[in-house]
Amino acid sequence: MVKGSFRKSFGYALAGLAYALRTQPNMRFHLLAALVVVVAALWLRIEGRDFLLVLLAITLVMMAEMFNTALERVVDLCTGRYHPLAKIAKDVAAGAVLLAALNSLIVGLVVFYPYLLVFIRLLQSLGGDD
Ligand SMILES: Nc1ncnc2c1ncn2[C@@H]1O[C@H](COP(=O)(O)OP(=O)(O)OP(=O)(O)O)[C@@H](O)[C@H]1O
Repeated sequence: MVKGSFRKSFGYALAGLAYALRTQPNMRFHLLAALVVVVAALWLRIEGRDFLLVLLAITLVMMAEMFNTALERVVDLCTGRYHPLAKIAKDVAAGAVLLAALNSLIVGLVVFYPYLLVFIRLLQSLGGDD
């Protein structure tokens, strides 16, 4: 009984994730970017704590995007018309996504900065060989 309801809840959660990925281009972009970053992090063998920070930043962005989508749907359910409160609710939710995205950008720059520096120096040394 408990097992069955857990399975159902898990199914609903997966359906929500699938809906967000199917209908939100931003969510697909976040997923693609996350895959690229995780592969780069594994390839560069970044430190465990840095890897956790990267995973946390990715999760925050995706969660914010999903809450934003959920809120948009609820607002649309409540009012099909223009309403200043609907605008505030949607704009605030969009602002949360922006904050999470900025955080992930900062985390990415801090964690990958040493590798970016090596890469830039490598490009410079290749460019200066003429
Ligand atoms: N009912 C409404 N009343 C007032 N302003 C709204 C309303 N619906 C949307 N807006 C304004 O339009 C912006 C975009 O809303 P919209 O729901 O189209 O979001 P979206 O990011 O394009 O999402 P999606 O494409 O997933 O529906 C909101 O941030 C808000 O400023």
